[in-house]
Amino acid sequence: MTKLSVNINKIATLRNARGGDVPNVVEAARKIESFGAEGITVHPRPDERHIRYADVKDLKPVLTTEFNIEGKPIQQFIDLVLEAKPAQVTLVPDAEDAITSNAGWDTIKHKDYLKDVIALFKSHGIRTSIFVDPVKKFIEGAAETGADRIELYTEAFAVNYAKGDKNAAKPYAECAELAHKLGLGVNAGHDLSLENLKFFKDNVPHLAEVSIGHALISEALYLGLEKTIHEYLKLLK
Ligand SMILES: CC(=O)[C@@H](O)[C@H](O)COP(=O)(O)O
Ligand SMILES: NCC(=O)COP(=O)(O)O
Repeated sequence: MTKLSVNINKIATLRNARGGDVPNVVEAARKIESFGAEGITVHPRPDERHIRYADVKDLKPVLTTEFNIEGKPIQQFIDLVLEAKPAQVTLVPDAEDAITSNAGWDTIKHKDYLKDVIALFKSHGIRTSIFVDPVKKFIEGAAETGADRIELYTEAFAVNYAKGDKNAAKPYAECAELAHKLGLGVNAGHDLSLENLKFFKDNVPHLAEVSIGHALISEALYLGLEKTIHEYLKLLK
């Protein structure tokens, strides 16, 4: 069984567009949980362009499923995670000015840094995961940091699968096998969708969790528009 953790960054993006509190991210997270999702993921960025640090603090006491906080371990992020004490922290090497995550860690170059941060989070009972590209030496490097899990960065898979590449999941399958052998749990995320998820799941072993946001929230609009429009039309009769 692979767990679904829903990334609610995009709900905050919509909320922020009007400066008010609609949609309310806490209410949305509660509904997502009540519909069966097994986790809530947030990825606060220093500019707080979507989910804000304050949202993370509001979410923590009300969530009943696994809370996963993703981000670059700058001091402000470390303090937030230690205060919120989520089930899992996923370390992502966010580049400055990037629209979204665009690479995994070089776990060899940053091994000592990652080791220290991971030891700190683990000493507070927080499960740790490292965002990595499907490259074997980076999986081996991740194991040496003491991390509990890796999160495979799936953008390349999504792009190649959309082009019809039947081998799009192959490097992921090999890295998942290696991670499992090295005692690491395997998560995955980025640009997974209703279109590509089944193929990924069927071809990549040991998949403990996927975190999905952008496509899932977009698909929820398509799937929910009909009912919503009917509700409005009823009011206008
Ligand atoms: C690590 C990862 O792939 C996701 O957390 C993704 O980066 C979401 O972040 P944005 O919502 O800022 O695109
Ligand atoms: N860790 C990946 C994530 O949380 C969601 O990424 P995306 O589905 O918004 O691309």
